Amino acid sequence: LEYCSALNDGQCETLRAHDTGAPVFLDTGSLGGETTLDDLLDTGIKELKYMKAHTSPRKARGASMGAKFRNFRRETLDMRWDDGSKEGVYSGDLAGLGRTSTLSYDGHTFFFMLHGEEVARFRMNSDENVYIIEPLPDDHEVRNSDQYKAALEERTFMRDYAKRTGVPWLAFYPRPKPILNMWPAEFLGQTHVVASPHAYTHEEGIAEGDLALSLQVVSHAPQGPRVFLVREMLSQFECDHIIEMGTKVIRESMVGQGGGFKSKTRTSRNGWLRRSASPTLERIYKRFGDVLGIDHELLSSNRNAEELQVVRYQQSQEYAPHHDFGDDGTPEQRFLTLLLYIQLPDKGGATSFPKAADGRGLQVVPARGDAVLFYSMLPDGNADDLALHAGMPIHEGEKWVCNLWVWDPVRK
Ligand SMILES: O=C(O)CCC(=O)C(=O)O
Ligand SMILES: [Fe+2]
Repeated sequence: LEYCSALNDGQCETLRAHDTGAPVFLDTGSLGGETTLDDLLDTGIKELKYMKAHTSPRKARGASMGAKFRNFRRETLDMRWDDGSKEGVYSGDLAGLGRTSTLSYDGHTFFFMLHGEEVARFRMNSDENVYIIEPLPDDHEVRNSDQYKAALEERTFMRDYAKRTGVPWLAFYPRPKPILNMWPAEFLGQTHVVASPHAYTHEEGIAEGDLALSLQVVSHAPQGPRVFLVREMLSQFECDHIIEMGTKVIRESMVGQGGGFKSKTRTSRNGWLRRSASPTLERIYKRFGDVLGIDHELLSSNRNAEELQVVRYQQSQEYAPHHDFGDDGTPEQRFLTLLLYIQLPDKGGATSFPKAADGRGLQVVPARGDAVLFYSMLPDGNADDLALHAGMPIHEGEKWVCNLWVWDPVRK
Protein backbone atom coordinates (compact mmCIF):
# COMPACT_ATOMS: atom_id res chain seq x y z
CA LEU A 1 0.00 0.00 0.00
CA GLU A 2 3.03 2.16 -0.46
CA TYR A 3 1.55 4.22 -3.28
CA CYS A 4 -1.74 4.76 -1.56
CA SER A 5 -0.27 6.05 1.62
CA ALA A 6 1.38 8.69 -0.49
CA LEU A 7 -2.15 10.00 -1.03
CA ASN A 8 -2.54 10.14 2.70
CA ASP A 9 -6.13 9.09 3.03
CA GLY A 10 -5.79 5.48 4.10
CA GLN A 11 -8.75 4.48 1.99
CA CYS A 12 -7.06 2.37 -0.62
CA GLU A 13 -8.23 -0.95 -1.79
CA THR A 14 -6.40 -3.38 -4.02
CA LEU A 15 -8.20 -3.79 -7.31
CA ARG A 16 -6.25 -6.34 -9.26
CA ALA A 17 -2.74 -7.27 -10.13
CA HIS A 18 -2.31 -8.31 -13.72
CA ASP A 19 0.45 -10.43 -15.06
CA THR A 20 3.16 -7.78 -15.22
CA GLY A 21 3.10 -8.05 -11.45
CA ALA A 22 2.33 -4.37 -11.16
CA PRO A 23 0.14 -3.77 -8.12
CA VAL A 24 -2.88 -1.59 -8.70
CA PHE A 25 -4.65 0.34 -6.00
CA LEU A 26 -7.91 2.13 -5.97
CA ASP A 27 -8.06 5.31 -3.99
CA THR A 28 -11.72 5.17 -3.08
CA GLY A 29 -12.26 8.77 -2.32
CA SER A 30 -9.81 11.54 -1.68
CA LEU A 31 -12.53 13.93 -2.83
CA GLY A 32 -15.63 11.94 -1.92
CA GLY A 33 -18.51 10.67 -4.00
CA GLU A 34 -20.38 13.94 -4.37
CA THR A 35 -17.69 15.94 -6.15
CA THR A 36 -18.88 18.25 -8.88
CA LEU A 37 -16.77 19.59 -11.67
CA ASP A 38 -16.76 22.94 -9.90
CA ASP A 39 -15.24 21.26 -6.83
CA LEU A 40 -12.64 19.69 -9.05
CA LEU A 41 -11.85 23.02 -10.67
CA ASP A 42 -11.57 24.48 -7.17
CA THR A 43 -8.77 22.04 -6.37
CA GLY A 44 -6.73 24.08 -8.83
CA ILE A 45 -6.69 21.54 -11.65
CA LYS A 46 -5.34 23.59 -14.54
CA GLU A 47 -6.04 21.18 -17.32
CA LEU A 48 -9.84 21.44 -17.37
CA LYS A 49 -12.39 23.97 -18.52
CA TYR A 50 -16.10 23.95 -19.26
CA MET A 51 -16.93 24.72 -22.87
CA LYS A 52 -20.25 26.44 -22.17
CA ALA A 53 -21.33 28.56 -19.26
CA HIS A 54 -24.64 26.83 -18.57
CA THR A 55 -26.10 23.40 -18.59
CA SER A 56 -28.04 22.67 -21.71
CA PRO A 57 -30.79 20.05 -21.61
CA ARG A 58 -29.35 16.65 -22.50
CA LYS A 59 -32.03 15.75 -24.94
CA ALA A 60 -32.22 18.92 -26.91
CA ARG A 61 -34.48 19.09 -29.94
CA GLY A 62 -32.74 17.97 -33.06
CA ALA A 63 -30.47 15.62 -31.09
CA SER A 64 -28.05 13.71 -33.26
CA MET A 65 -28.59 9.99 -33.59
CA GLY A 66 -27.25 6.95 -35.40
CA ALA A 67 -29.71 5.43 -37.86
CA LYS A 68 -29.32 1.93 -39.32
CA PHE A 69 -31.17 0.98 -42.49
CA ARG A 70 -31.79 -2.61 -43.59
CA ASN A 71 -32.97 -3.28 -47.11
CA PHE A 72 -35.07 -6.44 -47.61
CA ARG A 73 -35.91 -5.61 -51.19
CA ARG A 74 -33.69 -7.42 -53.65
CA GLU A 75 -32.96 -4.32 -55.70
CA THR A 76 -30.45 -1.57 -55.00
CA LEU A 77 -32.26 1.53 -53.77
CA ASP A 78 -31.38 5.16 -54.10
CA MET A 79 -31.24 6.78 -50.64
CA ARG A 80 -32.34 10.41 -50.35
CA TRP A 81 -32.53 12.90 -47.53
CA ASP A 82 -35.70 14.98 -47.66
CA ASP A 83 -34.57 18.61 -47.67
CA GLY A 84 -38.02 19.83 -48.72
CA SER A 85 -37.28 19.69 -52.43
CA LYS A 86 -39.12 17.19 -54.63
CA GLU A 87 -36.10 15.02 -55.43
CA GLY A 88 -34.33 15.37 -52.04
CA VAL A 89 -30.58 15.04 -51.56
CA TYR A 90 -28.96 11.89 -52.88
CA SER A 91 -27.25 10.11 -49.94
CA GLY A 92 -25.81 6.99 -51.52
CA ASP A 93 -27.01 3.60 -52.75
CA LEU A 94 -28.37 0.90 -50.51
CA ALA A 95 -27.64 -2.51 -52.04
CA GLY A 96 -30.33 -5.15 -52.43
CA LEU A 97 -30.56 -7.08 -49.12
CA GLY A 98 -27.86 -4.72 -47.81
CA ARG A 99 -27.39 -2.40 -44.86
CA THR A 100 -26.12 1.09 -44.24
CA SER A 101 -25.94 3.48 -41.31
CA THR A 102 -25.75 7.22 -41.03
CA LEU A 103 -25.58 9.95 -38.45
CA SER A 104 -28.79 11.93 -38.54
CA TYR A 105 -31.04 14.13 -36.42
CA ASP A 106 -34.42 13.74 -34.79
CA GLY A 107 -37.13 14.78 -37.23
CA HIS A 108 -35.09 14.36 -40.41
CA THR A 109 -36.60 12.22 -43.14
CA PHE A 110 -35.02 9.76 -45.57
CA PHE A 111 -36.74 8.11 -48.50
CA PHE A 112 -35.71 5.34 -50.88
CA MET A 113 -36.31 5.27 -54.60
CA LEU A 114 -36.44 2.43 -57.12
CA HIS A 115 -36.81 3.25 -60.84
CA GLY A 116 -38.21 6.67 -59.99
CA GLU A 117 -40.75 5.32 -57.46
CA GLU A 118 -40.61 5.83 -53.73
CA VAL A 119 -40.58 2.46 -51.94
CA ALA A 120 -39.98 3.55 -48.33
CA ARG A 121 -39.89 6.70 -46.21
CA PHE A 122 -38.74 7.10 -42.60
CA ARG A 123 -38.86 10.05 -40.24
CA MET A 124 -35.96 9.85 -37.78
CA ASN A 125 -36.92 9.47 -34.16
CA SER A 126 -34.09 9.14 -31.64
CA ASP A 127 -36.02 6.41 -29.80
CA GLU A 128 -35.83 4.24 -32.88
CA ASN A 129 -32.59 3.49 -34.67
CA VAL A 130 -33.28 0.49 -36.91
CA TYR A 131 -35.33 1.20 -40.03
CA ILE A 132 -36.41 -1.80 -42.08
CA ILE A 133 -37.39 -1.67 -45.73
CA GLU A 134 -39.89 -4.53 -45.89
CA PRO A 135 -39.64 -7.35 -48.43
CA LEU A 136 -42.37 -7.58 -51.06
CA PRO A 137 -45.48 -9.33 -49.66
CA ASP A 138 -45.04 -12.34 -51.93
CA ASP A 139 -41.28 -12.69 -51.41
CA HIS A 140 -41.60 -15.61 -49.00
CA GLU A 141 -37.97 -16.57 -49.28
CA VAL A 142 -36.79 -13.24 -47.85
CA ARG A 143 -39.66 -13.07 -45.32
CA ASN A 144 -38.65 -16.46 -43.95
CA SER A 145 -34.90 -15.79 -44.05
CA ASP A 146 -32.75 -15.72 -40.93
CA GLN A 147 -31.47 -12.26 -41.88
CA TYR A 148 -34.96 -10.77 -41.94
CA LYS A 149 -35.88 -12.39 -38.63
CA ALA A 150 -32.60 -11.16 -37.14
CA ALA A 151 -33.35 -7.60 -38.29
CA LEU A 152 -36.80 -7.70 -36.67
CA GLU A 153 -35.24 -9.03 -33.47
CA GLU A 154 -32.59 -6.32 -33.59
CA ARG A 155 -35.24 -3.64 -33.95
CA THR A 156 -37.12 -5.02 -30.94
CA PHE A 157 -33.90 -5.16 -28.90
CA MET A 158 -33.04 -1.58 -29.80
CA ARG A 159 -36.50 -0.27 -28.90
CA ASP A 160 -36.31 -2.02 -25.53
CA TYR A 161 -32.74 -0.89 -24.93
CA ALA A 162 -33.55 2.76 -25.58
CA LYS A 163 -36.60 2.54 -23.33
CA ARG A 164 -34.63 0.85 -20.56
CA THR A 165 -31.49 3.00 -20.63
CA GLY A 166 -32.56 6.27 -22.21
CA VAL A 167 -29.82 6.04 -24.86
CA PRO A 168 -29.80 4.36 -28.26
CA TRP A 169 -27.83 1.22 -29.01
CA LEU A 170 -25.13 2.40 -31.42
CA ALA A 171 -22.89 -0.65 -31.65
CA PHE A 172 -23.24 -3.68 -33.82
CA TYR A 173 -25.92 -6.03 -32.50
CA PRO A 174 -25.46 -8.50 -30.97
CA ARG A 175 -22.22 -7.86 -29.13
CA PRO A 176 -21.07 -9.04 -25.70
CA LYS A 177 -19.82 -6.90 -22.84
CA PRO A 178 -16.19 -5.85 -23.18
CA ILE A 179 -13.73 -8.40 -21.88
CA LEU A 180 -10.86 -5.96 -21.36
CA ASN A 181 -10.30 -4.07 -18.12
CA MET A 182 -12.31 -0.90 -17.69
CA TRP A 183 -11.33 1.29 -14.76
CA PRO A 184 -14.25 2.43 -12.62
CA ALA A 185 -15.18 6.08 -13.14
CA GLU A 186 -17.70 6.73 -10.41
CA PHE A 187 -17.14 10.34 -9.39
CA LEU A 188 -15.01 13.29 -10.39
CA GLY A 189 -11.58 13.31 -8.86
CA GLN A 190 -11.62 9.57 -8.16
CA THR A 191 -8.04 8.44 -8.60
CA HIS A 192 -6.53 5.07 -9.38
CA VAL A 193 -2.85 4.71 -8.67
CA VAL A 194 -0.87 2.23 -10.71
CA ALA A 195 2.67 1.10 -10.02
CA SER A 196 4.62 0.40 -13.17
CA PRO A 197 7.97 -1.37 -13.10
CA HIS A 198 8.59 0.14 -16.56
CA ALA A 199 9.91 3.47 -15.39
CA TYR A 200 10.91 6.37 -17.66
CA THR A 201 13.69 6.39 -20.18
CA HIS A 202 15.81 9.53 -19.80
CA GLU A 203 18.72 10.88 -21.79
CA GLU A 204 21.05 9.14 -19.34
CA GLY A 205 19.27 5.78 -19.54
CA ILE A 206 16.49 3.94 -17.80
CA ALA A 207 15.23 5.04 -14.40
CA GLU A 208 15.31 2.38 -11.69
CA GLY A 209 12.43 1.14 -9.58
CA ASP A 210 8.67 1.44 -9.93
CA LEU A 211 6.86 4.43 -11.29
CA ALA A 212 3.60 5.49 -9.62
CA LEU A 213 1.10 6.82 -12.12
CA SER A 214 -2.34 8.10 -11.28
CA LEU A 215 -5.50 8.07 -13.36
CA GLN A 216 -7.86 10.81 -12.25
CA VAL A 217 -11.50 10.79 -13.30
CA VAL A 218 -12.40 14.06 -15.02
CA SER A 219 -15.71 12.90 -16.53
CA HIS A 220 -18.00 9.97 -15.76
CA ALA A 221 -21.33 8.39 -16.63
CA PRO A 222 -24.17 9.08 -16.93
CA GLN A 223 -23.42 12.84 -17.19
CA GLY A 224 -20.66 12.28 -19.71
CA PRO A 225 -18.09 9.88 -21.12
CA ARG A 226 -15.59 8.06 -18.90
CA VAL A 227 -12.42 10.18 -19.12
CA PHE A 228 -9.23 10.00 -17.05
CA LEU A 229 -6.26 12.32 -16.88
CA VAL A 230 -2.89 10.59 -16.51
CA ARG A 231 -0.11 12.99 -15.61
CA GLU A 232 3.49 12.30 -16.63
CA MET A 233 2.74 9.24 -18.67
CA LEU A 234 5.93 9.90 -20.67
CA SER A 235 9.26 11.52 -19.88
CA GLN A 236 10.54 14.50 -21.85
CA PHE A 237 13.10 12.26 -23.52
CA GLU A 238 10.37 9.84 -24.59
CA CYS A 239 8.36 12.72 -26.10
CA ASP A 240 11.42 13.88 -28.04
CA HIS A 241 12.00 10.33 -29.20
CA ILE A 242 8.42 10.03 -30.52
CA ILE A 243 8.74 13.33 -32.39
CA GLU A 244 11.97 12.18 -33.97
CA MET A 245 10.53 8.85 -35.10
CA GLY A 246 7.16 10.40 -35.92
CA THR A 247 8.68 13.01 -38.21
CA LYS A 248 9.88 10.24 -40.52
CA VAL A 249 6.62 8.33 -40.72
CA ILE A 250 4.56 11.48 -41.22
CA ARG A 251 6.79 12.45 -44.13
CA GLU A 252 6.30 8.97 -45.63
CA SER A 253 2.54 9.15 -45.24
CA MET A 254 2.51 12.51 -47.03
CA VAL A 255 4.10 11.15 -50.17
CA GLY A 256 2.52 7.71 -49.92
CA GLN A 257 -0.98 6.61 -50.72
CA GLY A 258 -3.62 9.07 -49.58
CA GLY A 259 -0.98 11.73 -49.04
CA GLY A 260 -2.82 14.10 -51.30
CA PHE A 261 -6.18 13.45 -49.67
CA LYS A 262 -7.64 16.52 -47.99
CA SER A 263 -10.37 16.08 -45.42
CA LYS A 264 -12.36 19.02 -44.11
CA THR A 265 -12.92 17.45 -40.71
CA ARG A 266 -9.35 16.27 -40.13
CA THR A 267 -6.71 18.63 -41.41
CA SER A 268 -3.74 17.29 -39.42
CA ARG A 269 -1.08 14.89 -40.74
CA ASN A 270 -0.39 11.48 -39.32
CA GLY A 271 1.76 8.35 -39.51
CA TRP A 272 2.09 5.06 -37.66
CA LEU A 273 4.77 3.63 -35.36
CA ARG A 274 5.26 -0.04 -34.59
CA ARG A 275 5.91 -0.80 -30.91
CA SER A 276 9.00 -2.80 -31.90
CA ALA A 277 10.47 0.24 -33.69
CA SER A 278 12.75 0.99 -30.72
CA PRO A 279 13.52 -0.34 -27.23
CA THR A 280 12.25 2.97 -25.81
CA LEU A 281 8.88 2.51 -27.52
CA GLU A 282 8.70 -1.12 -26.44
CA ARG A 283 9.22 -0.04 -22.83
CA ILE A 284 6.55 2.65 -23.16
CA TYR A 285 4.08 0.01 -24.37
CA LYS A 286 4.68 -2.09 -21.26
CA ARG A 287 3.88 1.00 -19.21
CA PHE A 288 0.68 1.47 -21.27
CA GLY A 289 -0.32 -2.05 -20.24
CA ASP A 290 0.15 -1.17 -16.57
CA VAL A 291 -1.84 2.05 -16.86
CA LEU A 292 -4.68 0.44 -18.80
CA GLY A 293 -4.77 -2.68 -16.62
CA ILE A 294 -4.41 -4.73 -19.80
CA ASP A 295 -1.70 -7.31 -20.50
CA HIS A 296 0.82 -5.41 -22.62
CA GLU A 297 1.15 -8.43 -24.94
CA LEU A 298 -2.35 -7.62 -26.18
CA LEU A 299 -1.23 -4.13 -27.23
CA SER A 300 0.20 -5.19 -30.56
CA SER A 301 -1.30 -4.99 -34.01
CA ASN A 302 -1.89 -8.74 -34.36
CA ARG A 303 -3.85 -8.78 -31.07
CA ASN A 304 -5.97 -5.91 -29.72
CA ALA A 305 -4.29 -2.65 -30.68
CA GLU A 306 -3.52 -0.61 -33.74
CA GLU A 307 -0.02 0.70 -34.20
CA LEU A 308 0.72 3.97 -32.45
CA GLN A 309 -0.71 6.81 -34.52
CA VAL A 310 1.38 9.98 -34.46
CA VAL A 311 -0.55 13.15 -35.34
CA ARG A 312 0.90 16.57 -36.11
CA TYR A 313 -1.25 19.70 -36.24
CA GLN A 314 0.09 22.95 -37.59
CA GLN A 315 -1.40 26.44 -37.48
CA SER A 316 -5.23 26.39 -37.91
CA GLN A 317 -5.40 22.61 -38.30
CA GLU A 318 -8.00 20.68 -36.31
CA TYR A 319 -10.01 17.50 -35.98
CA ALA A 320 -13.74 18.24 -35.85
CA PRO A 321 -15.99 16.40 -33.32
CA HIS A 322 -16.10 12.67 -34.01
CA HIS A 323 -16.29 9.27 -32.40
CA ASP A 324 -13.33 6.93 -32.50
CA PHE A 325 -15.70 3.97 -32.99
CA GLY A 326 -17.82 3.15 -36.01
CA ASP A 327 -20.44 0.54 -36.85
CA ASP A 328 -18.96 -1.30 -39.78
CA GLY A 329 -21.21 -4.32 -39.36
CA THR A 330 -19.06 -6.46 -37.04
CA PRO A 331 -18.92 -6.90 -33.25
CA GLU A 332 -15.22 -5.94 -33.01
CA GLN A 333 -14.86 -2.31 -32.05
CA ARG A 334 -12.49 0.29 -30.79
CA PHE A 335 -12.80 0.06 -27.01
CA LEU A 336 -10.57 2.80 -25.66
CA THR A 337 -8.33 5.63 -26.73
CA LEU A 338 -5.14 6.54 -24.92
CA LEU A 339 -4.30 10.00 -26.20
CA LEU A 340 -0.72 11.13 -25.51
CA TYR A 341 0.31 14.78 -25.52
CA ILE A 342 3.74 14.91 -27.09
CA GLN A 343 3.96 18.61 -27.82
CA LEU A 344 1.59 21.42 -26.92
CA PRO A 345 0.85 24.37 -29.19
CA ASP A 346 1.38 27.89 -27.85
CA LYS A 347 -2.30 28.71 -28.32
CA GLY A 348 -5.41 26.63 -28.98
CA GLY A 349 -5.47 22.91 -29.60
CA ALA A 350 -7.43 21.71 -26.56
CA THR A 351 -9.10 18.33 -26.72
CA SER A 352 -12.80 18.87 -26.24
CA PHE A 353 -15.60 16.54 -25.15
CA PRO A 354 -18.69 18.51 -26.20
CA LYS A 355 -21.13 16.05 -24.58
CA ALA A 356 -19.37 15.85 -21.19
CA ALA A 357 -20.61 17.46 -17.97
CA ASP A 358 -24.27 17.08 -18.89
CA GLY A 359 -23.84 18.92 -22.15
CA ARG A 360 -21.75 21.78 -20.78
CA GLY A 361 -18.78 20.23 -22.53
CA LEU A 362 -15.26 19.88 -21.27
CA GLN A 363 -11.95 21.07 -22.64
CA VAL A 364 -8.79 19.33 -21.58
CA VAL A 365 -5.37 20.91 -22.01
CA PRO A 366 -2.82 18.56 -20.48
CA ALA A 367 0.90 19.21 -20.26
CA ARG A 368 3.57 17.63 -22.42
CA GLY A 369 3.99 13.96 -21.47
CA ASP A 370 0.49 13.67 -19.99
CA ALA A 371 -2.22 11.43 -21.39
CA VAL A 372 -5.99 11.26 -21.50
CA LEU A 373 -7.74 7.91 -21.43
CA PHE A 374 -11.34 7.57 -22.54
CA TYR A 375 -13.57 4.61 -23.26
CA SER A 376 -15.54 4.50 -26.50
CA MET A 377 -17.53 1.58 -25.15
CA LEU A 378 -20.01 1.33 -22.30
CA PRO A 379 -19.73 -1.54 -19.78
CA ASP A 380 -22.65 -3.31 -21.49
CA GLY A 381 -20.93 -3.39 -24.91
CA ASN A 382 -22.79 -0.45 -26.45
CA ALA A 383 -20.77 2.36 -28.00
CA ASP A 384 -20.70 5.58 -25.95
CA ASP A 385 -22.19 8.46 -27.89
CA LEU A 386 -21.01 10.84 -25.15
CA ALA A 387 -17.39 9.99 -26.02
CA LEU A 388 -17.66 12.44 -28.91
CA HIS A 389 -14.49 14.56 -28.95
CA ALA A 390 -12.46 16.98 -31.05
CA GLY A 391 -8.95 18.36 -31.44
CA MET A 392 -9.64 22.10 -31.46
CA PRO A 393 -7.94 24.42 -33.95
CA ILE A 394 -4.32 25.40 -33.36
CA HIS A 395 -3.94 29.17 -33.11
CA GLU A 396 -0.20 29.31 -32.61
CA GLY A 397 2.59 26.77 -32.73
CA GLU A 398 2.48 23.02 -33.37
CA LYS A 399 0.72 20.22 -31.57
CA TRP A 400 1.72 16.57 -31.56
CA VAL A 401 -0.40 13.80 -30.12
CA CYS A 402 -0.42 10.02 -30.35
CA ASN A 403 -3.41 7.72 -30.38
CA LEU A 404 -3.27 4.23 -29.00
CA TRP A 405 -6.50 2.51 -30.04
CA VAL A 406 -7.38 -0.70 -28.27
CA TRP A 407 -10.13 -2.98 -29.64
CA ASP A 408 -12.47 -5.38 -27.90
CA PRO A 409 -12.77 -8.35 -27.92
CA VAL A 410 -9.96 -8.44 -30.53
CA ARG A 411 -8.81 -6.18 -33.29
CA LYS A 412 -10.41 -6.73 -36.66
O1 LIG B 1 -5.91 16.06 -31.12
C1 LIG B 1 -6.73 15.77 -30.26
O2 LIG B 1 -6.80 16.39 -29.20
C2 LIG B 1 -7.70 14.66 -30.53
C3 LIG B 1 -7.25 13.72 -31.64
C4 LIG B 1 -8.28 12.70 -31.99
O3 LIG B 1 -9.37 12.71 -31.51
C5 LIG B 1 -7.98 11.62 -32.96
O4 LIG B 1 -6.91 11.66 -33.57
O5 LIG B 1 -8.83 10.71 -33.13
FE1 LIG C 1 -10.46 10.84 -31.90
